[in-house]
Amino acid sequence: MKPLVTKNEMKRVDGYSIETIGIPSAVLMEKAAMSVAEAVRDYCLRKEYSYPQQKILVVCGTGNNGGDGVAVARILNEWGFLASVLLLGEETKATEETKHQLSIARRLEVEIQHETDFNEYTIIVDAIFGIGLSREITGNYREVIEKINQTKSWVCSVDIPSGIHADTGTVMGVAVKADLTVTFGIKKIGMVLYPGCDYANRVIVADIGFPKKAVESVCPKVFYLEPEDKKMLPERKKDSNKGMYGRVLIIGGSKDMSGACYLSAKAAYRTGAGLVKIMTEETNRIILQTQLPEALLATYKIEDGLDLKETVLKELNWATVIVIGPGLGTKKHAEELLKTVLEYALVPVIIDADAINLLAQNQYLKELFQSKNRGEQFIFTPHLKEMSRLSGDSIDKIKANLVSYGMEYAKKEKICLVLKDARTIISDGVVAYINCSGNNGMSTGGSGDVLTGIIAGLLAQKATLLEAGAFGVYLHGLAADREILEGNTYSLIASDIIKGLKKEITK
Ligand SMILES: NC(=O)C1=CN([C@@H]2O[C@H](COP(=O)(O)OP(=O)(O)OC[C@H]3O[C@@H](n4cnc5c(N)ncnc54)[C@H](OP(=O)(O)O)[C@@H]3O)[C@@H](O)[C@H]2O)[C@@H](O)CC1
Ligand SMILES: [K+]
Repeated sequence: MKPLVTKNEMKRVDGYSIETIGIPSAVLMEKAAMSVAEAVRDYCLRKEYSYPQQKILVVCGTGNNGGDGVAVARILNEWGFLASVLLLGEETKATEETKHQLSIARRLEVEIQHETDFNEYTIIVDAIFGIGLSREITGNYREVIEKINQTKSWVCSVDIPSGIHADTGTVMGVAVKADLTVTFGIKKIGMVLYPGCDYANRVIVADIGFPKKAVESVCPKVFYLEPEDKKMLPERKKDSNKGMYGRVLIIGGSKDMSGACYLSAKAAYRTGAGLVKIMTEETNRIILQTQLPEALLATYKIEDGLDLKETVLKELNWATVIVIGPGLGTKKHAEELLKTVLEYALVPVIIDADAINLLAQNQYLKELFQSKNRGEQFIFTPHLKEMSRLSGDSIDKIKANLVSYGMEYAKKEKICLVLKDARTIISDGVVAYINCSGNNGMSTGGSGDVLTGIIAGLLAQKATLLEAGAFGVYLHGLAADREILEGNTYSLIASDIIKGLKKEITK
């Protein structure tokens, strides 16, 4: 698990390292520049370029990002490359560190230009703006970034692609499209969210010597998971029985909609749940028994009227985890089922799909939920449209600041929120995870039902709500990545993701 920071948090890490610990700013800058120069050299070595023939342009602003860039040009020259600086903005307004770098570079006769023909360079290093970007980019800066993007050069961004908002990943008017981004110390939130992560492309996190204490001093609240976090998988004892791995009840599936609860149930089993029972309409019995004989069934007939309460209560008492929503529909009986769950469930509950829509539509269900929820019991799994229905906010507003929106909503409603998007946000209102696994093949029917089943399977094995949400989403993405053949994301279907689980669930 690794932290992600906002630009203010990163500035505080910088400040703490320099002022409290006493590491000179110039030392950090030198190490930062060295890590970028090494990345450029590695690229040249991979391409088998001979040094003097390659012209490298380092485009620098007047902030410290530009200072890093000037040092990169100087180091590359020392290594035998032909690297020159294109300096943008007024030198008199440059930071002290950048002025210092410019004077060193001049003494070593590094070429410093104020305009150039961008097509002359095989490699461009982008050191225009880093975390100090504070507004939309206009004028000459904008023209230069557009020209960089029009070249065929290989582009390496210093710290973050110039123009990407470090907190939200949005493009501030225009942004550099990098082939590689070398970022310092910690990834910034904006470079893992879309569109920022597309602009950053491949990312190297360079250790430039920020002490652990400096990072801890800002108490990061946003994280991402990595393959080593597979250790979050719940323990499975050698001496075990199915009773130890929980009982998942999935309430879902209406007439002609048995697929959703089938996928959830199968995914819960494949994640390790002990027993899975599907509560659904009688018309789904044959198909579910044929497709997934491992699942237990509790069926009802709609014509039984709305008097399902006793049946539901019996099943609620049996379950250690409840899922409500996959393929449920939003008819009157579905409303009754959700009402009973909200009123009587005492174990973790995942509110998914149509159950979210029902909550969004019915003020009395919302109020019932709020009156019953004491925290630590509910996971909501909306995609952006469902989130918008639920909260009444526009998708644009939600997307504008996905992480803080998700955190605030989770905090306000005292839930664990799994806000599904290309970068899913998982939050309990205190911390948030941004999921970085998965691929665009997952935008396919049933993918969300599989995720719900995985999260339920983890809850059944006693993961906390936040662990089940964050790790479940991560595992879901890894499983989907496993099933992509030679980059073909078109053909991925939801049941492939379940297949991928079998391969990814390894310690
Ligand atoms: N010692 C350290 O701290 C270390 C820092 N490091 C490096 O420093 C970077 C942060 O440096 P930074 O804080 O100086 O900000 P930076 O990103 O260079 O830009 C600020 C300049 O841009 C300007 N500006 C902003 N927006 C603009 C716009 N839209 N259009 C036009 N101008 C705009 C802004 O002008 P102003 O807003 O003041 O008018 C100001 O002049 C960080 O990313 C890392 O690379 C590393 O070396 C490690 C050690
Ligand atoms: K940059």
